[in-house]
Amino acid sequence: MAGRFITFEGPDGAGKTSVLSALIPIVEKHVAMPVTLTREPGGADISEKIRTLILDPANVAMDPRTEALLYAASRRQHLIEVIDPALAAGALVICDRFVDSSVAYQGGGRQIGEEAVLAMNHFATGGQGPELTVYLDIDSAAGLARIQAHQASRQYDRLDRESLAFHQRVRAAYLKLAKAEPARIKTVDASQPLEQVVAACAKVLAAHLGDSWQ
Ligand SMILES: Nc1ncnc2c1ncn2[C@@H]1O[C@H](COP(=O)(O)OP(=O)(O)OP(=O)(O)O)[C@@H](O)[C@H]1O
Ligand SMILES: Cc1cn([C@H]2C[C@H](O)[C@@H](COP(=O)(O)O)O2)c(=O)[nH]c1=O
Repeated sequence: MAGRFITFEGPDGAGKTSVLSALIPIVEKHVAMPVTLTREPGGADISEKIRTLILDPANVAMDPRTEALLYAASRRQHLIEVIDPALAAGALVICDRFVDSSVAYQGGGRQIGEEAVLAMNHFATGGQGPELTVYLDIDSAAGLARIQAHQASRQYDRLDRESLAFHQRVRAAYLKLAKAEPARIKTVDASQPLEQVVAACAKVLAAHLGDSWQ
């Protein structure tokens, strides 16, 4: 049985974690198939260990290409161990970040180049990717202000600590991707109150899933 593969993307502070925790129960009410929520980097034991290594604020010496390779390695393991088996079992897989994050953060933010990052990730995924991506868009300064305001109650990782200019390049790369692939990437304004963002995301999923959303 073939499953469905949908991803959520956005700059830091866009609210993916908050949105997905409110959205998943709604999705579960409307779709008949099992729903698997997972995330990158992480989602599988080895991938979570790579996540810890990448995001550790002590690892300031990490080279941009080392970082890109580690994200891709984490992704490969996650795909083989979690995403592919769930899709084969007929699940709706909702993944918090996938290749678009590498294109935006390592390609744009770290300035490795979007094409180079895509090629490297093609090796990791064999070209496999989501049928739909919900991109939560927020102004970089507003996203950073959100995460800085809640530093005490959440992990404040090595990527969160990057400069405003870095986060602006990340957002610019996301907007470029969304413009290049309008059929796959649907943009939602993440600066709205949380309930409105969740409702807008549910509407995007319902429109995409058609008869599978009852
Ligand atoms: N629509 C919203 N309006 C105001 N604050 C929000 C909204 N969505 C999320 N927040 C707040 O912003 C902060 C970051 O949210 P959240 O952790 O969900 O973002 P994120 O983009 O998933 O970040 P990360 O992926 O790093 O966890 C949290 O403190 C959350 O309460
Ligand atoms: C998958 C992926 C993620 N990142 C960055 C984006 C965030 O700053 C962190 C962790 O993600 P979370 O949403 O805060 O859990 O990692 C990246 O730079 N490249 C990637 O491929």
